[in-house]
Amino acid sequence: MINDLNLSHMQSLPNATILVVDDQPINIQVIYQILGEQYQILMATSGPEAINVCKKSMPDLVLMDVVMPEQDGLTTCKLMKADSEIANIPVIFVTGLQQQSEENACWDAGAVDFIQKPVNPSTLQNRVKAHLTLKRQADLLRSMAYVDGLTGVYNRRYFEKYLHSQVAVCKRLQQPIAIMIIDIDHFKQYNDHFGHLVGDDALKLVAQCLKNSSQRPADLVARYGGEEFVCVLPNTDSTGAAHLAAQMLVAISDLAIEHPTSTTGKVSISIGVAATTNYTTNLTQLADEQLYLAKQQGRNRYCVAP
Ligand SMILES: Nc1nc2c(ncn2[C@@H]2O[C@H](COP(=O)(O)OP(=O)(O)OP(=O)(O)O)[C@@H](O)[C@H]2O)c(=O)[nH]1
Repeated sequence: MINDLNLSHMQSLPNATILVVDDQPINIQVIYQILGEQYQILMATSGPEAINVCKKSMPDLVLMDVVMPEQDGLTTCKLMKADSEIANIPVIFVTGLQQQSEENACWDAGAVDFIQKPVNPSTLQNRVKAHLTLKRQADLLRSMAYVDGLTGVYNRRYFEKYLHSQVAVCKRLQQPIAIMIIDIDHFKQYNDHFGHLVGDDALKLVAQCLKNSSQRPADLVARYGGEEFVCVLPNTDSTGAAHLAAQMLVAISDLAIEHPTSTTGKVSISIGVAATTNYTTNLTQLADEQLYLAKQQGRNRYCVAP
């Protein structure tokens, strides 16, 4: 089930990506020579650049120099830890500083470890491996807390978190973002007719079908609650979202799940769609209003917010 989620941050160790931050390219080169064969290495020569690379590439681990002009490693680490989008990326400081107080400052900034320069290759390799393993386990636990137990898609808690982070990404890139709220039609009657266990099976089929219909890596399907699902579509305008909604209606119809008391004789869905480039808009509320309209207009259809 976890594999099914295709979480970008749950890469296996050999595929792990490490960001090396140092204002001296020669120091980056040294680390590259030690780790470059096992891991994908990204580089940044300043704190602000490191934060940009983190947001763009979400490395699994950061190896950070402490003393850098303009913005030092401690400040950069603190900024990372204060930013929910990248706070979970562990930071190991690599530094020539010797004083206990300087080491304490690294822990206080939120580092998970501390490696002395000049770097001992074996120490670096083993510490990196240990922290990547811990990171992978933490990611796994986090993802389990975000999975809906019945359907295997994300749960509402993850949807809220993901929407929040993707609104920030789309705002930064000046791209539209859309969401859909999807509700199974006459599901109470379905449960009443077939029983709750068969109802559960139908929910699982619908969830999987919706997930298969959304094809871009950044698209996300989650169970919003009961027989309601939600889909987040970054970099998608209302035309694109409407196109996907139409495809979902067809895909659910093609499942041909018998529903004798519905007008079509099959399980169908209604969808409310909303997209925006105004990043303070309450998209969920807008999509919910459109879902209400779709239900009112006869179900088995989608409505798009103007
Ligand atoms: N089997 C099953 N049923 C669920 C689950 N969660 C919610 N439901 C049922 O989903 C039904 C939702 O009913 P309503 O909110 O009245 O909506 P509806 O019957 O689909 O009608 P419309 O949405 O207006 O088309 C209720 O009967 C809930 O018990 C679940 O986890 N499993």
